[in-house]
Amino acid sequence: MKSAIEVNSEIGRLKSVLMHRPGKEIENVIPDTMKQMLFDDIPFQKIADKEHDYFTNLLRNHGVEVVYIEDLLEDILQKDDVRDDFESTYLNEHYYQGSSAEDIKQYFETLSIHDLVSTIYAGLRREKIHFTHPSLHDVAGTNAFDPFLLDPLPNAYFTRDPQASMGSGLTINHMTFEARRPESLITEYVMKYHPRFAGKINVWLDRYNDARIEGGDELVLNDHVVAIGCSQRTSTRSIEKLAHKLFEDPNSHFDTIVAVQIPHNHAMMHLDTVFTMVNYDQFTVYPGIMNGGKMNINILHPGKDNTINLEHRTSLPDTLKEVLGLSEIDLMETGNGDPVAAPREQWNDGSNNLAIAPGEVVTYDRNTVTIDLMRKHGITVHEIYSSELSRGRGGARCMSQPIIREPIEKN
Ligand SMILES: NC(=[NH2+])NCCC[C@H](N)C(=O)O
Repeated sequence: MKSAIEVNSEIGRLKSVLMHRPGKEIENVIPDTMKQMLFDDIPFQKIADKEHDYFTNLLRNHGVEVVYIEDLLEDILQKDDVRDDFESTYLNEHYYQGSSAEDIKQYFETLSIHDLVSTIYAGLRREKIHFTHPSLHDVAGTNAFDPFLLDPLPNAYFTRDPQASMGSGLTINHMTFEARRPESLITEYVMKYHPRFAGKINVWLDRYNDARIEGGDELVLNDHVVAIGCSQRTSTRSIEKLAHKLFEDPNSHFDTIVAVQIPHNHAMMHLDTVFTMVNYDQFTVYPGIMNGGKMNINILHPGKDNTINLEHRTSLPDTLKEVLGLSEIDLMETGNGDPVAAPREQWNDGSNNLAIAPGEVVTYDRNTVTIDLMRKHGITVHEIYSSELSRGRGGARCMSQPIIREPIEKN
């Protein structure tokens, strides 16, 4: 069986990518809910969409198929039984049951599938529904002032995180924060019901496993090595679970996981905010994580009788050389390592590059120091606009979920 997902590196020429065009949800963030929504500001949707369209057009002009996940969701909801099941699960996960769920479903019936999907992303305002027998949960909300019965999904344009393609399959992720949990429910339904994927992929982890993991932490370095951040969003237990699955499932060819401990904070919530692979032997890295060569890195390998062997390392460059079989590597520091430019450009995702081919990346235009450095190191850099998109704390890699990349040459 040819898999509908083939991603065996971070850098192989990108052929197909899953994305989400920002909708009303990004303007449904308000100061009271911003923190809980994992935003630091409120983007202006009109400009954010222009910036996003510029990004997707650039990808298309480089031969990449851009697939919008919201379109796939619309496709599968055409079937009444899938629509009914999705709505019930969605509502149940938001604690609406019995007559309350029925009341909301009745409202959904009045919407076209397109508007239903927009509402799922944008959120459902309280005044739209008159509950016949409201429960306390239905009327009280989660904040003192809570205008939404179903919260918006402003982070949905960071399509990298709710799932992660890896080899011929993906992990469908148990997200850390409530604000992002519904996003991976959408992935689950799309993967289960869309003819493009149904029965044509391996699911390495599903979102019902009890350990947290997010795609920004999952980097496929080559067809047998994966790097995973131990971060605010990805727990050590989930890395071990994934290791068992990848090492024991005959459909997986991965035999090495590099678990990289990074600081647990909002600016660096995922490994890809501080580290990305941009060529066979070139990487961008935020110097703040290197800890003077005293990092906490563990290499996981399959042991005897389905056990896992751990080997501790402290140097990122040495570990990369070891697992990739390279004699030299080029680590380019965000903001060229300058004590002001580095943290500023890291904050605006200067380390978060999307490679569209080996040595060719897409990145935010505002990170001028990192861009100059990459160009000096021979990288082809395509700049995209970033005034509004960057306010959500994610860059070109975060906004894109590769589903097909061409294989890379073997070392
Ligand atoms: N892969 C990434 N770095 N994604 C960035 C996600 C940003 C988003 N606001 C969050 O906190 O979840």
